[in-house]
Amino acid sequence: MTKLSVNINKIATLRNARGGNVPDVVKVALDCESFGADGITVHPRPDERHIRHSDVYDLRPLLRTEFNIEGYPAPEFIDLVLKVKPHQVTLVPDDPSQITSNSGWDTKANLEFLTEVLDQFNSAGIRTSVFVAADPEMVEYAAKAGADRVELYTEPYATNYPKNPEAAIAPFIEAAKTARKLGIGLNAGHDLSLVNLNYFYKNIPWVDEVSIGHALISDALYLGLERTIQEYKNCLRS
Ligand SMILES: CC(=O)[C@@H](O)[C@H](O)COP(=O)(O)O
Ligand SMILES: NCC(=O)COP(=O)(O)O
Repeated sequence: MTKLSVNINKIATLRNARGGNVPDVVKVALDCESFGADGITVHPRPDERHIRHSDVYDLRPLLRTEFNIEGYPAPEFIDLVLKVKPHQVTLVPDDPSQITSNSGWDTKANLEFLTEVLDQFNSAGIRTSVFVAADPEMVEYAAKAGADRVELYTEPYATNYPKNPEAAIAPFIEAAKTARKLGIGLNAGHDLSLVNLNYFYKNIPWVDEVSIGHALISDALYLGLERTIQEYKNCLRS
């Protein structure tokens, strides 16, 4: 079964717009779980423009599903993750000024750094995932560094899907086959949506988890959160 992890960054963006606690990030996360989400993803950025470190501490004891924390492994991030001990940490190569994630790691060039960081999380019993482009070599070096999983950066798939679905998915199938051959797990995320998710799943049904935020929360404005989560779950069936 492919798990749906709901990324709640955008709920925190809305909350932060007014400085109060509406919407309540923890309540929304718990409601996502009740509505069928298999996990919750957050990406605390250094400027705390959406998810704050305090949100991460508040969420941890209350979540009943898998908690995935994404981010660049700066010392503060490593410290937060080691204290909170989520089910999974996903390493993303973002610099602090980025609007959103826009590339995967060069796992070959950063092999030593990633190996050291992953070792800390692996030793703490936290499942590790490394955000990579759909490139078999990047998947291979993530495995060499000690990652339990890779997360394929799906923005190029989402962009190219409307023009040519077969061409858009082709490199992702190759990268996903490499992960399977190496015996590591497979996640995917960024710009997945109700438009492109089912085709991704049908072509790569062994994907362990998709994490989805921007499109899902936007769809919820029209459909409501419960129905939206159910529709995304429906896309993860053949
Ligand atoms: C790694 C990834 O693709 C997502 O975490 C994405 O970066 C969402 O982050 P923002 O919500 O800050 O855009
Ligand atoms: N890892 C990807 C994620 O958590 C959500 O990305 P997006 O759906 O907000 O683009």
